[in-house]
This record gives sequence, structure tokens and C-alpha cells, in this order.
Amino acid sequence: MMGSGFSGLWTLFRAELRGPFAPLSLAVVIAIALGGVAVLAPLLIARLVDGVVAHAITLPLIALIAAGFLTCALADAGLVLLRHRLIVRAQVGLRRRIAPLLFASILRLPLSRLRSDGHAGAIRAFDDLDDVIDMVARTMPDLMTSAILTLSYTLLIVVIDIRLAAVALVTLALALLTSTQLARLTRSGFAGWLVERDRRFSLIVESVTSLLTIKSLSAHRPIHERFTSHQQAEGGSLRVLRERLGAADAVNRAWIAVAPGVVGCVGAWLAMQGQISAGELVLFLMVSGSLAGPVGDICVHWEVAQRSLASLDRVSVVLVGPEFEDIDGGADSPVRLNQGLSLADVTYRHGDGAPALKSVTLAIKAGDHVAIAGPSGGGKTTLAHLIARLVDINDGAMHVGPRDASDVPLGHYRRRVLVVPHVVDIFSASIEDNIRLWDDAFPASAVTKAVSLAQLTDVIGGLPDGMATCLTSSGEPLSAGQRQRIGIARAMLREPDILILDEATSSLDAETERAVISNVCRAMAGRTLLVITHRSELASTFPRLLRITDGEVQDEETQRRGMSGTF
Ligand SMILES: Nc1ncnc2c1ncn2[C@@H]1O[C@H](COP(=O)(O)OP(=O)(O)OP(=O)(O)O)[C@@H](O)[C@H]1O
Repeated sequence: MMGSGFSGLWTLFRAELRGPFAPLSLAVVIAIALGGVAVLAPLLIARLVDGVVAHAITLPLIALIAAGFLTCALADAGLVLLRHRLIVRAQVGLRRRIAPLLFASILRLPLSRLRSDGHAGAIRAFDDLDDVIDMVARTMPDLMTSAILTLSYTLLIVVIDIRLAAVALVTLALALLTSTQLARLTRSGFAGWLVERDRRFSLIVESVTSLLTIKSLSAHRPIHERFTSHQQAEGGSLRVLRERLGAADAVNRAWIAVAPGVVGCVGAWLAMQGQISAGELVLFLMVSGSLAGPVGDICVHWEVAQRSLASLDRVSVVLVGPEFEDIDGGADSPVRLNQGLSLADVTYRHGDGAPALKSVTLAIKAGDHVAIAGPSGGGKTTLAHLIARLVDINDGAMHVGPRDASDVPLGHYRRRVLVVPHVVDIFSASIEDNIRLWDDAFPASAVTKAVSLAQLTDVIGGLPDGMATCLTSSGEPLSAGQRQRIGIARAMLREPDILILDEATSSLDAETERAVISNVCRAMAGRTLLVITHRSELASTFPRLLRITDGEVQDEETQRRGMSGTF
């Protein structure tokens, strides 16, 4: 029932969460005690009824039974309170430990996975995780408590009268069976609904982050219609789900409602025959009536568990899926990768499409500065991502010096080989944090130098809060070109062995671009620099030009060969 995702997640829970499971075990012990307390009240009532029938009732007996009830009620309330506290502790503990693991997993997912699944799935994984934690910490103990109460009441009615017990148990078993079977159907309904919910969520996020485009193109109406159609699709899947849940609930309640009638009639007949006393009949009716409560709860908890299991299927793919990158590998490695780069017969396809790079063979010597140009869609960014190992090559080989690039630990490789994209991701944080990316290992002087190389000193100096200025996630108050220079400063701070600028200065005016590129060339003297550009003036300032057209690379010498470093 619970699939391989469950076993993987369960192993993780067990390995990581010994602490939070301790309160859960206690909650189970309390559930057993609650089962014991629950049967005491009907026993006391039966004692009272039998006393009345036998004319043996006395005031001390009434007082004793009243005191017994009070004790039961206090014990029950105390145990329930304690159980809730333990469950909340377990829930909070599980969330505290598993959510960071999930976040770490998401950061380790290959880019191709995130692209193909869409970002909403990864973001929503945290909601899915909350569902799963609720199931482990709340639904399961609740289910167990209901099962223990059911068992206690069942034992009691079997002891009172086995014939009546058989009648009651058959009706309740039928209720359980049909409702749990129907509830299982709701799991696929939940899965369908979760997909539609994510689609709607993605549209909301994309629309909010693209407000400028929507406003400037007056596209609000069609976008709104798109939302309405997503909403309708989600409503449709929610309706299917609710109908299934409704059917399960109706059948469950019908069985539970019919059970006391059947038991009452058979019991009255047995009492008429003198086979059971009035007290026993009252006790039986009370206990079998109480039995309906936990049985109904089992059905409800089972339905809730179906939703959590649908969430579990999704979160286990992200949390314990097979594809993760070892981005911590070689964290302290001093090995430099400035030993030349070569690609032999390299082919790369995005998904199942046509190859974006076709049998590319090229060699770049250590310390070379090379321009890369070519028509849009030719494969320049793909080559950059491949060299930076943001994607894995399908065929062929890539070497850094004598070593196969894939033999270098990925984390170390990515720290030494950097790409600056033309759209720079900005975090809602200070400029300094955006450049450091919260890495305190860089000295302040290195940050100042990186800022200066990116021609940002005056820009930041002109802001009232300087480096402490907080940016929004869309980069305000910086201009597009200033944001690009934040990307350059990030790279300069990290002093890579191989740096690829992927149209990283495309938003700058010609003069500032010249100054930034000149600084970068100087800083990268003796290290490898690849500059992707659509500007022929910029490309012509490099001693070597690679032209990429339709996935094929042509190596062109520029007329200005020999000008490296004199940009
Ligand atoms: N994630 C992706 N999934 C599928 N195909 C992709 C993906 N990224 C790029 N492609 C395809 O790969 C080819 C090369 O794209 P690439 O981005 O490398 O071109 P480019 O030369 O950098 O273009 P531009 O100059 O416009 O930035 C294109 O045909 C593009 O459609």
C-alpha cells in the first residue's frame, strides 16, 4: 500500500528522528491507558442499573459510583491533554529536523530535474511534507488511539454477551471495510487535485513576478481568464475528490447508524428470553454505542491518511529520490583547475529534443581569453552550462588538464569554474549579502576589490546605506546593468580558475562594458576566461573567437590576435 517512497522516507525518519519518536511512543502508551479508562464508565453504569433492578441501591453506592465517574473523567481529560502535548512536541520536532533536510535535497536537485518538474513541485514539497508529518505525528497516533478504544470496547462486549457481540461486530466490520475501501479511491483523487492545485499556484507566482510585463502589455484579461480556467480545472478535481469522500462518509454513517438498531432488537429478544439481565443489556447497548465513535474515527483518520499518502508519494521523490548532486565534494580541496580545458566529440541534448551541441571538439589553453559568439539559439549557453557542469554531457568527454572533468568532485569543480548569466538572481537581502551570498569567509578587502572590479564602487557609494542597502528580489533599487555587475562582483570575489561570462554585460553601456571587461581580463590574467557576446566590437577585442551555429563550433582567429590583456 505504501510503496517504495514510503520505505525510503521511513528509513530517513527512523535514522534522523529518534528524539521526536520518543513522545510518540509515550502517546501510544497513553492511548492504551485511555482504552482502559473508557470501559470503566459503562461498567459503573451497569453496576448502578443492576443495583436499581435488584432494589439494592444505597446512597453510599451512588456516591461511590459518582466518585468513580469523576475519577474516570479526570483521568481521561488528563491523559488526553498529555497525549496532545506529546503529539505537538513530536510534530514540531519532526518538522524542525526534516524541513531542513528537504531544503538541502532541493538545493541538490540537478537543474534538469527542477526544469522538467517545474518549480512549483519543489516549493510545494514543503506543504506536502507538512501533510506527511501530520500523518506520522497526529493521524497515526489518533488512528492507534481509535483502534485501541475499539479493541477495549470489543473485548468488553465479547465478555458481556458473545452472541450480541457477534451481531454488533459484523455490522461495524462491514462499515469499516466499505469505508476504508472507498477511502482508498480518494488517494488518486487527492493526487489529481494536488497537481491542479500546483498549476494554479504556479500561475499566481508567475503572474505576480511578471506584473511589469502584464501591465505594460495590458495582458491582465487573458491572464485572468487563464487563472479562471485553472481554477475550474482545480474545482473539477476537487469535486471528484469530494464526491468520493462524501460516498465513503455516507456509507460509513449508514452502517454505524444501523448497528445499534440491530443490536437493540436482538438484545431485547435475548432479555425477553431471560438470557441476559437488564443491566447487561444496558451495558451492552452503551458499550456498543460507544464503539461506533472510535470506529467512525478510524474511517475519518483513514481518509485523512490517504491525502497524506498522496503527499508522501510526491515528497519522497524530492527527499529520497535517486538524483542528487554531491555539491559538498572536495570542499577544502586546494587543487586549482587552471590547466586548460578540452572537449572531445561532445554532444548534448536538452531532454529528448534535437542536440543543442553536436560533436563539439575544442581545446582552450590555461590562461586563454576567448570570445564566443553566434546566432541566438546556436548553443552558447548550453556550452557554458556544460563546461561549468551545470548539466552532464550525453556523449564525448571533457578534460581539465589531464583529468576527466567528471573525476573532479562536483562541489570543488563548481567553486573553481563559474558562469555569470545575463539575468542575475537577486535575493531580498543587503548588497553585501548578495555579493558574498552569506559566505563570511571572504575578507572585507576582497569584497571591496570585487565591487571595484565590477565598477560598482561609485554606485554603491551613492546609496544612503551603501553595502547595507537592502535589495528586493527583483533587484530594486538597482538598474538592470547594475544588477549584472552584482553578478560580476560575485564571480570576482571567488577568483575562479575558469570564468564564463554569458552575455553578463549585455545591459551595460559600451563605455562601462569596456571598463568592466577590461578589469575582468586583468583580474583573470593567467586564468581562463570565456566571454559570450552578441556584440562584434566586444568579440573582436579577444585574440580568439569561437562561433557556435546550430550546435556546431567553428574556431575563428580574430584579426586582433595578440591583444590579450590590452583590452
Ligand atoms: N532547458 C531547455 N530545454 C530544452 N531545450 C533547450 C533548453 N535550453 C535551451 N534549449 C535549446 O537548446 C538550443 C541552444 O540554446 P542555448 O540557450 O544554448 O542558445 P544560445 O546560443 O545561448 O542562445 P541565445 O544567444 O539566444 O542566448 C536552442 O535550440 C534552445 O531551444
